[in-house]
Amino acid sequence: MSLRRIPGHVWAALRLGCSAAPVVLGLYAVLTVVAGAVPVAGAALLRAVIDGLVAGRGVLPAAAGLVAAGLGAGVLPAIRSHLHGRLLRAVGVRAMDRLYAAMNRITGLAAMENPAFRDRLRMAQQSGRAGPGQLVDDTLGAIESLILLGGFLTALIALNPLLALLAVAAAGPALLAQLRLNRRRAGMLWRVSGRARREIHYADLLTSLSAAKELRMYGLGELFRGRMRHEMAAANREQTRHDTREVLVRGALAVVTAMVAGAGLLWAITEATRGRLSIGDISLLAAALAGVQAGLAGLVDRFASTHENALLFDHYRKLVNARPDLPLPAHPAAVEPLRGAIELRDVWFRYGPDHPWVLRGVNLSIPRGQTVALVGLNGAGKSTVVKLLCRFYDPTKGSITWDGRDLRDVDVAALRERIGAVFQDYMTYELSAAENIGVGNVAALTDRPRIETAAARAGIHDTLAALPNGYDTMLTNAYYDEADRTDPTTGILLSGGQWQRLALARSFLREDRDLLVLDEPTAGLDPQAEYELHVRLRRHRERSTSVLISHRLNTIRDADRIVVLADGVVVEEGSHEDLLNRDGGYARLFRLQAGGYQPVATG
Ligand SMILES: Nc1ncnc2c1ncn2[C@@H]1O[C@H](COP(=O)(O)OP(=O)(O)OP(=O)(O)O)[C@@H](O)[C@H]1O
Repeated sequence: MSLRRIPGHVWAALRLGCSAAPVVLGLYAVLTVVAGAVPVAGAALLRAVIDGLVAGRGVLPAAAGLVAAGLGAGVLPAIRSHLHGRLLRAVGVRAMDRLYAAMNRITGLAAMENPAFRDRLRMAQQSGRAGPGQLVDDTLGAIESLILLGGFLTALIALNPLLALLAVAAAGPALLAQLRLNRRRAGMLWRVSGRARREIHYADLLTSLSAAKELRMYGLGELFRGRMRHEMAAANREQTRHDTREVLVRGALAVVTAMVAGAGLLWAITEATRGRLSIGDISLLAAALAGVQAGLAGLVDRFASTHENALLFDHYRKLVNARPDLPLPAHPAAVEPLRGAIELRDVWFRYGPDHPWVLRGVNLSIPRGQTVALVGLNGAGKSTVVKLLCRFYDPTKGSITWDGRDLRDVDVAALRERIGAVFQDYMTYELSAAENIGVGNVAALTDRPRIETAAARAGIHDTLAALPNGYDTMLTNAYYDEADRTDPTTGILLSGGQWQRLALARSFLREDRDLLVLDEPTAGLDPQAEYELHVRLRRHRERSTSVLISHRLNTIRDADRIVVLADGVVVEEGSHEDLLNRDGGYARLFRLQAGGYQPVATG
């Protein structure tokens, strides 16, 4: 990031501070200015008191001022620290809210799957919480240092201009060195971000409930612990290298500063012995020298901190200001209820320029009111077709249309409003049973009768009603209120099949939608439940348009059209009977599966 971007970042952080906590920011700014002026006033008053005492003049007003300055110096830090905390927290909340609002604008999946994006996101999460508040603090801190510096520099110039010049000149190399260190530090943080991501992944695996079974079964704990340690150690080595360089540079700079201060003091003592400086002057000179150096060091530190925070804030702002990942039409068309068909025309797709083609010219029509079943071996691209239908990605070539309108031209949220879906990797939310179903249609989140009807249709109502708190039971054992800590009924885990029924119930809240997508909706169910559910789904499908994916071919045999995908193209298409008569790949797969249910021949 170039230095020229820093003012923009600082300005953005200040605007964030103004919108998050204007009063606190205002108070903090005023106290910061006062805090910069107090030491200067204190030093000037001290000289007045000392010189007044030596000359036998009255020193009461100056002494009273000195006491007031001391009081200010004592009380101000505590008040400022309180305001600082409040500012940081308020800005953090606002900044994170904006970050997640920006995440919600990312409507596709490609960005989320991109490791560089995920690294940036993690750094934005880290820097977004405290970074903007820190930038505001740095800016105000720099103003404080400027006031301090301005006051003491004026005094120092009056006493010894050469010394003032020397003190200021010594700050130049410090600033340059600090800038270099910051750049290196930001580079180092970016370099280790991949390691940090992997470390967190291994740490998650070692502690997550979902991974616990396999980890124990396959004895993977030590393997992942070793890998986590390796990533941490490698990141630490980078960090230590950087810290060592920082210590050396800062040490060298401290020596230069001390030499300037020593020279100043020597000069002052010499001048005093010759009677050319008063005792008050010496006290002011010592304070001014220390003040100028502290002011300059403060400025360098604040600038360094601003630079560092701006470098991290850069990730945050890039994400917050990122354009939506899926191109948005200037005037998105409304998505009308489906009247004709959804069509895939010569759709080519790959997950990235370096990835192999998954679809290589797929042509497919999904007419209104029909059920189209997608069949194919693992990796044939069935789920990919479904993801394209929901516009999680755009086709690399070709088009998908909804009643003739390209999906790229419609409002993506409106499109998804018209689709109900159960995905292969459905979610298990750490929410109550009712909410786990209700999230299928946010408008029905609190509509208990609808939720219970959907649950009954998915065959899970009795199970949920019998839970300790019925539909209000939390479906996790890791999520509880402090008050529930001792309540053994808090948090329940469901079985895999029960979760799948819940996911189905979730989709049933969207039954009125135009397109129902079911990607392996019954893979985890027992045979009886699977049979019952398919009968229900069949009844439902008679009224709607559906795309169904299932490896259990008996569950899709009554689909209006079965489409077989292989090598990224449609290789067979027709009704179950058509395809059996054709005696191709589908017929072979079907017979293979059906054979598994035949009695084994004996003798
Ligand atoms: N997010 C992704 N990024 C990169 N490649 C992917 C991604 N998702 C799927 N693929 C690849 O695309 C190909 C098709 O995957 P897809 O999930 O569509 O297959 P499928 O037919 O649904 O398989 P299955 O029957 O195993 O569910 C696979 O080779 C897979 O590796």
